[in-house]
Amino acid sequence: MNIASVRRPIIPPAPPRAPDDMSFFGRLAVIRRNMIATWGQPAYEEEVIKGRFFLRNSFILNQPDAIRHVLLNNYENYTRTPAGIRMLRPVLGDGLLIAEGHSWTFQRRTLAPAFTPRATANLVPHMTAVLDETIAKLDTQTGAPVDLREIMQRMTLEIAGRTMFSFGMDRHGATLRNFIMEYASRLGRPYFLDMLLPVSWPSPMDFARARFRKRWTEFVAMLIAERRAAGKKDGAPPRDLFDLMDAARDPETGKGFSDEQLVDEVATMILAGHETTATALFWALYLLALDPETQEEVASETSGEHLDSMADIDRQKFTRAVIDETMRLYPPAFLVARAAREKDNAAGVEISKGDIIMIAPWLLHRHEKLWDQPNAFIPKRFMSTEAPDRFAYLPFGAGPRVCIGAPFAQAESVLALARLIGAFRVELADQANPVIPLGVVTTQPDHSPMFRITRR
Ligand code: HEM
Repeated sequence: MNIASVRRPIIPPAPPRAPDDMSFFGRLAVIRRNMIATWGQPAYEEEVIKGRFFLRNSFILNQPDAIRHVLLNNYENYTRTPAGIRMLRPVLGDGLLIAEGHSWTFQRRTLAPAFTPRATANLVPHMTAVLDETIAKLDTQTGAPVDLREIMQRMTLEIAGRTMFSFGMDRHGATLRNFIMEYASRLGRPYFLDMLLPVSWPSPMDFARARFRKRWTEFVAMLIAERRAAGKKDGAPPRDLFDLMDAARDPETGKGFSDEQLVDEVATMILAGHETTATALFWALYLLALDPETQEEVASETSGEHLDSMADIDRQKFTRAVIDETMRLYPPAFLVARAAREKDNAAGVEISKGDIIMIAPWLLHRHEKLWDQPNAFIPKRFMSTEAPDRFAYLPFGAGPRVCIGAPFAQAESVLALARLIGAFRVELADQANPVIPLGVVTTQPDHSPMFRITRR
């Protein structure tokens, strides 16, 4: 794709490429800190990279046809990886993200109506209410250094809480974030035996994960009980995601979710949704602070707009392009991994049973054969009539297991960015210390930089 640009685009920071001679143990040490730093230059140039890791073959696929085969044409042959299941099951249980086979089909078709763009449009008032409050709070912090990453995390959690339960997270938000931090800092990271043992053999860390799971599910069940109680008291509660999920019935069998399943679905939606969206918004604000001209273009697009409905959000074409380009350069889900059930041929790539397939949006989105100026921040590339190949741009995955929350996340992030940049000019308080992305569960910044905001 060729992009005509009048000025030189910025090249935002990225980890250095791994040296060709990185040893097995060197890689193992780096994986826990930053998976992105284990990928060397060939991973940004080659279509397929075959390797061996923990007694299994692994493939990095950068070839859109092969990716289409794995994620779409023969998706049933590919499951979540044993390490992925081990790490996610304690927090997500058997919810939609982890489920496989009939259980997944039942959950996906039962939940689908609650996540359509139309259903999402009904949730926009919850989002705008949280944004009004966030902007009012930020108004008291203009001029002083602010940690916009933390503010984005709190804001997206608040939006997740209100859209899910119609109540604020003022009482439970801190506990919820403590659960997440506790899990992400230790139990959610891969250890040597996690990668080596089959899922049916507990690793030493699995015992601590099981204890965590008990406390976590009790907490989510308590949130659900509070929501049910509030629903009964009010008589007519406002429509929220919980309402939709509780009433959801499988269109084929008429079956709904059991109480235990509902706990897993609620946990999945809150966790899968809020940290990823906060990450996308953080990187968008960081990029706009590095690129004031682009920031002004976002501000001028939003000027005079009310921005409180889906139709208003849909009109923000440039802001949407900034979000799309942010998720190209810093895809919150930097890796989508699968294990092959049976042998297969993916557009010429011979795959054996048990092989690990890595489709890394981080690599794919910066691949030198797929993108013009792959490392530069050029939002307008997403406004060109020449759309990128569907299987070369995968911030939300693709195929039947594509992110169910994508319309929600897109609406929320475009709305939030437009409202925040419409209200404030955003700069970095410390220009000297570049923020380096770390691939650990999501594409996190290595530190939270301080920003300075001024009212427009
Ligand atoms: C910017 C924000 C988001 C990003 C980048 C993102 C990314 C992704 C990706 C890449 C996948 C596919 C994973 C795979 O194929 O292995 C996925 C799946 C999923 N996402 Fe998101 N997501 C975001 C927001 C959300 C939100 C807001 C929700 C819920 C409200 C959500 C819920 C889910 C669920 C339940 C799945 C599993 C779907 C299935 O397996 O059928 N995500 N997401």
